[in-house]
Amino acid sequence: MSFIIRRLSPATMDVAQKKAQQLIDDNAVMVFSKSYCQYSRNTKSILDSFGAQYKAYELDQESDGDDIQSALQNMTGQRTVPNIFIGKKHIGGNSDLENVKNNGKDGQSLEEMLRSVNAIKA
Ligand SMILES: N[C@@H](CCC(=O)N[C@@H](CS)C(=O)NCC(=O)O)C(=O)O
Repeated sequence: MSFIIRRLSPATMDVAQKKAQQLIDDNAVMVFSKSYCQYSRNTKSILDSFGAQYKAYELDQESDGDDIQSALQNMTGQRTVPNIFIGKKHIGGNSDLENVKNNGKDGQSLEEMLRSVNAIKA
């Protein structure tokens, strides 16, 4: 297993985790994505269907994308994309977002969650 885990130096991991956390803190809805990934595309379509504003960071198109992916794995235990945060809370991947869309979470619908963080205006 270890051969597929890309090991970062502690300093690089620190920089990557700070950057990932900043993106999570600065954006009501944060999607770490890969542009070619069908699951990521589906997540963005769901958010678009609610008219929600979100920030997508396309890991395959950013020079630090691999580092950020490793940082996210460290922070959330999830390596796959999409890796979704709403209101700084980790939602999970596309299947988790689908689940929130279909069943809600903690008594809130997805639309209510998106409104509560001002990702849907008016
Ligand atoms: N069950 C996951 C599947 C996500 C998934 O398999 N994503 C692929 C890309 S399409 C992935 O992250 N592969 C590993 C990688 O790109 O490093 C979800 O619903 O989000």
